[in-house]
Amino acid sequence: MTFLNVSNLQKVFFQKSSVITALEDIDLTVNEGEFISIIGPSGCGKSTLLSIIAGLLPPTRGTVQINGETVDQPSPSTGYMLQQDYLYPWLSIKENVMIGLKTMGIYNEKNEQATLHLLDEVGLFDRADDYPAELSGGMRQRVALVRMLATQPKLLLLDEPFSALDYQTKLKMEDLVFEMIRSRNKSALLVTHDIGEAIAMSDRIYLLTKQPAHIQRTFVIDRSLRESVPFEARQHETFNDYFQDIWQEMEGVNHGSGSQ
Ligand SMILES: Nc1ncnc2c1ncn2[C@@H]1O[C@H](COP(=O)(O)OP(=O)(O)OP(=O)(O)O)[C@@H](O)[C@H]1O
Repeated sequence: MTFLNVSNLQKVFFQKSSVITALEDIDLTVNEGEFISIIGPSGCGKSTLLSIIAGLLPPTRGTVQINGETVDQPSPSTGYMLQQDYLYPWLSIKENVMIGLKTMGIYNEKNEQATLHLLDEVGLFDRADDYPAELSGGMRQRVALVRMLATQPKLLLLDEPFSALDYQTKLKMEDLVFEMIRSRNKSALLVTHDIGEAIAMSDRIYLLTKQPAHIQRTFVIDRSLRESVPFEARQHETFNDYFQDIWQEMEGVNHGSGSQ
């Protein structure tokens, strides 16, 4: 069942001396429980697309619907995770992960316990009273993950959440995020520059063109890669074929396999 439906989306930024058409004719869907990635050249409009889907930015034309409802403002059914963790430095880890519940007026004993359980799942329960500055970058992103999941959003928007991490931490975070999302049957939309990450984590990948961005090609990743965590998917026999196919498409050579 289609959970997110983006239709005929266009975004134009009108500036004093110029007009930038960032997105043009974007149509995409995310089904319930699907993990979708968006890749494309730097500056093509990936973050802009996510901001529109999050209801943070209005489209110039077209619609975004979540569960059939048009998105025109931030919705509790959408969670956001970014490259920077944006934790409040003056709040403890426990206070940081509870902030969404408090803002939404759903902070109660049950939700607090569920959130502490999430903190335990990511291995940070014993750091609940620490402050962000006392944690490593990877730990802080795990806190950001818990904060996002605490309010139980159905759609997770992930804007390069691993790109500031060292390579080993990034691979571990990919597995953790993937498992936590899959076990809860959430839908997710990941923006990444990392082709390998997109293949290892996704059911489908949308490749955007350079500006004005439209969808150049959609790659469907075989279900057999989804049966394992991203780290193992990277060692799957078809992984390199997907990588070559996407790479060549990005370089402008269309080999025509593995796409819709
Ligand atoms: N608020 C804004 N006002 C004017 N132009 C903007 C605004 N936000 C984004 N843009 C422009 O829209 C285009 C797309 O930007 P966006 O950040 O969405 O790209 P991106 O694909 O996420 O980039 P990157 O891969 O480098 O993170 C760029 O040309 C950018 O300068």
